[in-house]
Amino acid sequence: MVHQDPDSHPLTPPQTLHEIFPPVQKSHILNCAFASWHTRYKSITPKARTIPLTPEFLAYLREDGIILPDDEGVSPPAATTTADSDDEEMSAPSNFPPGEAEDEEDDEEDRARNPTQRFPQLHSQIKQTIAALGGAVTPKLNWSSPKDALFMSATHTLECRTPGDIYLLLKSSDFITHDLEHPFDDTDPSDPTPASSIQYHLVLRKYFNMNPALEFRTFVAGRRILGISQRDLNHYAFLGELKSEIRRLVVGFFNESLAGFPDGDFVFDCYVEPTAREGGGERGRRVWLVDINPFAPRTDSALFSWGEILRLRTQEVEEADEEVVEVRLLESGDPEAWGFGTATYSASKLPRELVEAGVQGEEAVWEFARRWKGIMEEIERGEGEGSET
Ligand SMILES: Nc1ncnc2c1ncn2[C@@H]1O[C@H](COP(=O)(O)OP(=O)(O)OP(=O)(O)O)[C@@H](O)[C@H]1O
Repeated sequence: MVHQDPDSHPLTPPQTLHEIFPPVQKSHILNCAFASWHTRYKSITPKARTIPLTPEFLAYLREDGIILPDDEGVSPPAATTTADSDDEEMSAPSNFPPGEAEDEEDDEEDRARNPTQRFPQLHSQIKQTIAALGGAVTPKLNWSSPKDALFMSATHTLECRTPGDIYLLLKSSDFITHDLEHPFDDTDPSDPTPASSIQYHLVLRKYFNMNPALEFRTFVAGRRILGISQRDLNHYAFLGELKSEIRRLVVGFFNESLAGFPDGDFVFDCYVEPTAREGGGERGRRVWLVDINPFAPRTDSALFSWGEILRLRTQEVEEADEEVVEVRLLESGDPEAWGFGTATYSASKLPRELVEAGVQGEEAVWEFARRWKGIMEEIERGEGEGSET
């Protein structure tokens, strides 16, 4: 390393991830909203419905406090859509049925007691959609699921069986608040698209037991896969043997189904079925699209760091060669001993380096987390790895 005289060569200030990231266009954020891509990729996505949200429901989500529906007190109006229109986006319900209450004071009280008085048709539509999807769903808004609110759920999962289950999770989640209040954070400021132009949807996905070991996050840039990462932060011994099969399946899935996504750079999550079955095609095991995320700093970089991904992005490759695509797995360790990896709340996971360093205990984890930002910045500047001896 060449040491410069600080007087004659002022030090370059450390660059943050946001400074080294290519500008994110608002159109990219919009393309990654579930309802934007779901129409195109319905056949490769587990069964889901998107319900356009009304201003009244969005106001309810934004309000402080959690008042849940008293279903006994709600008489849902007749359905406005066919509940089994599997692939159809549902039409937005109107705010109130004709003949709404005349006494404004009573009305106010009713609304305070039972928020669904403000969106009875939407409430009813949500109920019907849960039933149409088999009685158990997992919710999300345009980009995020309320994974940070699992502590509010009786089952500690994202499984919801009633509209009240859904409202409780959505209203308790900072990730949902982020979708509502900061959708265009870190995007190109010169792009004038206003956040107010966003149509919000409630996404209800038919709930099924996913094996978290088989969820993978894939980073794509310039329509080329840069890397594939295990998404859940637990060590699964059996994955090691499956590494090349995972690579083959995910690369094949991308080439066949996703290479035409409107943006060249994006991040997708997929689920590899545990066993081969009929309908899995030539590849045997079926691969499902779970989510498409922005190629942006706020997207979790899983077992990679964004610094690494950005470096891979600029590397020249002769031609797309699936053998060079790294599948990164958590190779060692005992999840029981770490005590923080969970199957359904991957946002609670910590950097791979921390896991491999065996940091345990809440205080030690937080201490490490406080120092993590600095470590990341070093790695991104290329100093962290280079300084290792
Ligand atoms: N249909 C489903 N049934 C059961 N669980 C599901 C289903 N779809 C997704 N999940 C679980 O919910 C998790 C979160 O889903 P999703 O990736 O859509 O949320 P997200 O908030 O966008 O996550 P991230 O912020 O990490 O991108 C998935 O990792 C998966 O474990």
